[in-house]
Amino acid sequence: MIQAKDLAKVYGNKTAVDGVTFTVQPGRVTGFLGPNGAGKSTTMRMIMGLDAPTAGSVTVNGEPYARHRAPLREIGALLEARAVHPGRTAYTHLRALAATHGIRNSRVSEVIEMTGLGAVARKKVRGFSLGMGQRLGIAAALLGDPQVVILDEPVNGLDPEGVLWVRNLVKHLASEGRTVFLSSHLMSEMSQTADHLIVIGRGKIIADAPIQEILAGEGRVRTRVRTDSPEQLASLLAREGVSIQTQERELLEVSGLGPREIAQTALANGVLVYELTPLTASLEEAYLDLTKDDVEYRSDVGHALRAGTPPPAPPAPQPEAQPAQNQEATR
Ligand SMILES: Nc1ncnc2c1ncn2[C@@H]1O[C@H](COP(=O)(O)OP(=O)(O)OP(=O)(O)O)[C@@H](O)[C@H]1O
Repeated sequence: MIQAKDLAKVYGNKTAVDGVTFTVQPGRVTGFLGPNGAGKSTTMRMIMGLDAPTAGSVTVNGEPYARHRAPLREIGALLEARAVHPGRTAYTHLRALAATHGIRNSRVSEVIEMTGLGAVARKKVRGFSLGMGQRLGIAAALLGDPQVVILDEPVNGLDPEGVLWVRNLVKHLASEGRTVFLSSHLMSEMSQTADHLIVIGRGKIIADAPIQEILAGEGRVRTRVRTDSPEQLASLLAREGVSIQTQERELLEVSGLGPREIAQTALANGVLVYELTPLTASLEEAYLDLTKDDVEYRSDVGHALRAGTPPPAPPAPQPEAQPAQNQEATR
């Protein structure tokens, strides 16, 4: 378990983490989301004792990282995949790490096999692709068979097979009762992997809830309605917090009201309704909505996507390049 209490980090006049309190529970995958510069890496570094908090505290299994006598056995982390001596092989790197904790050689071979590095284990790390470096970082994180695993952007640079492997691996680790805390900017991936989400923006916690609760959050409830009296029903439903779009003749999309409330209004006013379908927001939609006021580095395209208008040409690079697919997949 990871417990942060009023945890803060200030660099000069920049507050990177602004007094956050949260618990990462064992037995589930907890996703850590937030815009660029929100404070995710700083929080993870403080968990790992790599940065000292300016205020507050954070513990791993009840103790600050530095107090653990064999920290690799308590918590394994992938923070900066490239933090490996380039002249070492994957095997010698893992061997050296293992030696610091008296971890047996056979465990090194085990994690090499688990992470699919068998064919390149004796090659120098300087020749590794980004994906191979990620796999080596994950192997190092698992070396001590720790109860707590932290992975910062673990699927970065991995091919689809690697992404699937990470997804299955972290779910498996959680199913064994371990605490799994991972960050990613890939919403579609996070929505398939995490059970619980902690969302941070400008150093503060914006949301800390099960993923289903975040998807169904207030104002994100949407319902598709088919009726032979769309104008009449739209005017009956109109109120603050409700927005109604006419998609085609006799078809409305209502945001802010669920099927039951719409059915009650229709029934009370004798309006015929012949379809009521709850629509689930994609994690990307929910995330953009949650963080809309907390994006530090905003591009015009991101703003346009949030506003529901087409992006201007030429488009700037986006961290997540598949919004249309995500929406398809979750409706
Ligand atoms: N060593 C440092 N010195 C000064 N400022 C820092 C330092 N490390 C981080 N920051 C600042 O603190 C804020 C939080 O950074 P952090 O890297 O934790 O964000 P992040 O959520 O991990 O972002 P990203 O998604 O881009 O990786 C940023 O504004 C960053 O510029």
